[in-house]
Amino acid sequence: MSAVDAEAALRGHRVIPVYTPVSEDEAVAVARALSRGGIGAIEVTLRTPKAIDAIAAIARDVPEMIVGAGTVLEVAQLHDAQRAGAKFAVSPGSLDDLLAAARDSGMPYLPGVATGSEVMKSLQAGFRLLKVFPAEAINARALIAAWQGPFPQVRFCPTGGIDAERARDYLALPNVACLGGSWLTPKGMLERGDWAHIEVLARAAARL
Ligand SMILES: O=C[C@H](O)COP(=O)(O)O
Ligand SMILES: CC(=O)C(=O)O
Repeated sequence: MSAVDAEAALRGHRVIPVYTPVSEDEAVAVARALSRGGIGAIEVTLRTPKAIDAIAAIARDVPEMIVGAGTVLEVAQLHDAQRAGAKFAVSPGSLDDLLAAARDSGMPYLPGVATGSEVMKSLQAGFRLLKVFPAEAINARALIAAWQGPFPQVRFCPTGGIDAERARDYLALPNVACLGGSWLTPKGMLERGDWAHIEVLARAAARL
């Protein structure tokens, strides 16, 4: 079985907010605010006990939002996220068993890469859209530009340390399909329930 084309699943969604949820209610409010601002896909990281419930709540209550699971470290998490309604999944690295499970699950999946060997491994497993993490820490703009030579068939989705300003430079690279970042869901705004401001950030990001 070949891997599902994650680029097709996320086509048109150039900026994907990376969000770590504390509750289902917050997750739904965030997804609605982002959607009002013109953002159509969100990565919910599996870093809190509420994350799977938050994915299910967004899938149920904000059906216009393509919800995905991030920080998928184990096969069981991939399956839990899929059962909860996640439409794509993302990992910060590449593991053989996750590559195989993602292929078998039929879920669009972005393995994480930071080296040429990881790109080769993911490519060999059938994956063409790859997360590059942690982008700013590894000078990913230069790395992704250089990877165009040996890996012209691969598209990248950098994440890690990217803000609105840096996003422009990444999106200008022809082999960057999308990018991720938490700058659209700042902690202070989440704590204050400042959905209006999150909508403003989303509107600016949707224009990038
Ligand atoms: O761990 C990183 C998050 O996935 C997103 O990165 P960021 O907070 O640097 O945008
Ligand atoms: C870095 C990222 O996107 C993840 O935790 O999956």
